[in-house]
Amino acid sequence: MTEWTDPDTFARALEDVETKEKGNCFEDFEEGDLVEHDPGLTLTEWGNEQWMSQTLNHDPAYWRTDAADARGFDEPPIHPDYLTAATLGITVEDLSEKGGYFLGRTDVRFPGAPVYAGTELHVESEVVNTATSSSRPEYGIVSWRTRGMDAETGDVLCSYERTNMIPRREPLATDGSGAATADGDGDDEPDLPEEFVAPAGGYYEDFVVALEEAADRDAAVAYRHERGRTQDDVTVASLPLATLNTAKQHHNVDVMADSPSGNIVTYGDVTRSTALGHARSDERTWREVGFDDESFHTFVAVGDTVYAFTRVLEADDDASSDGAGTVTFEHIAFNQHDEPVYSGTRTAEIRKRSN
Ligand SMILES: CC(C)(COP(=O)(O)OP(=O)(O)OC[C@H]1O[C@@H](n2cnc3c(N)ncnc32)[C@H](O)[C@@H]1OP(=O)(O)O)[C@@H](O)C(=O)NCCC(=O)NCCSC(=O)C[C@H](O)C(=O)O
Repeated sequence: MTEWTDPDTFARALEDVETKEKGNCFEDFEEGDLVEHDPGLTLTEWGNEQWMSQTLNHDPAYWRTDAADARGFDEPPIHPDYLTAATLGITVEDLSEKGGYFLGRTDVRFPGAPVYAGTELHVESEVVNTATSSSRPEYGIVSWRTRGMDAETGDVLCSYERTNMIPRREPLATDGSGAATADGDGDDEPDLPEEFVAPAGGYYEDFVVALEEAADRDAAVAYRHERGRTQDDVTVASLPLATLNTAKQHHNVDVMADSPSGNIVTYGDVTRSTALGHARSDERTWREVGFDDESFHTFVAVGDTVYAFTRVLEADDDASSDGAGTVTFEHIAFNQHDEPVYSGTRTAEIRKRSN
């Protein structure tokens, strides 16, 4: 009789049996394909608070009813970062569970805001682009347009376009000519402005004054935020799983030992939300409007610390409330070695001092 648990027998059995695979490879995606993501998620107060607390997003309007009321919400709403991460998390099983690195995202919008706890999320994605990676023949590059909807009403709550590297079933044959070229040789002097201006406070007017101060000079409105968040089991493994994100990059140390990072890595949405949390702690946010040109530059792993740097790009008096103006920022998340790990632009309505 076969002793299935005899170590040699079992090791041999493991080698010979088929593995029931999860996820899709690059070859499985065709432009125009529409994917309905089966898992749904009820956006709960617990999930929202867990995400916000661990990423240092402590805006009281998302925690307390009096603060929510003062900001024009019926009750503390679901935070846009958690909504974004949950919308993406649900898609991972179909789109990127095979191990694709999250490279970037743009046009993140919240047409149905505000969203409250108890909303059931239904998510669908359309393949908008598939491309060969010239530097990495074992991967292709896929972009999807994703919509997270209220399952009951069909209203779109969050939408964006995301791009991942996705493993190919068969690596592309190359003649080597597509090998990566050297990225910036470090010979050039950094092309930085002569001066940096920091806003005096976090109100809309403070950003306007800082931009005026920097105008017509070789200056930028740019500053760093003091807080850092060292990545641990909660941020790396628990938060993505709480959004049903099944990417092995975040919870399978065994498989990830053989990957370019050599270890499990932080979900891109945790990295960016943490950096945004640091930035928001130095401003008086009214509403989040949207995000564009988001890129993930290198891996973040357990033990790495996520810091944030902000550049103020423009300010506009127009907003959904007379008590706010609109500011566009570039946020850069960086690690303990001062290496950028994420960058993206963010447009947010910021409270005016007078109100
Ligand atoms: C993934 C990397 C290791 C790749 O590094 P490298 O080989 O040095 O290449 P590049 O970074 O220059 O880019 C490779 C190709 O991809 C294209 N690219 C890059 N960014 C974008 C973008 N935003 N949109 C479209 N295309 C993009 C480049 O043009 C290159 O193309 P080609 O020359 O033809 O090959 C490295 O980038 C890296 O480490 N990045 C960080 C990745 C990361 O940590 N992401 C977050 C964690 S993973 C995650 O969250 C997964 C998530 O759960 C999910 O499921 O999505």
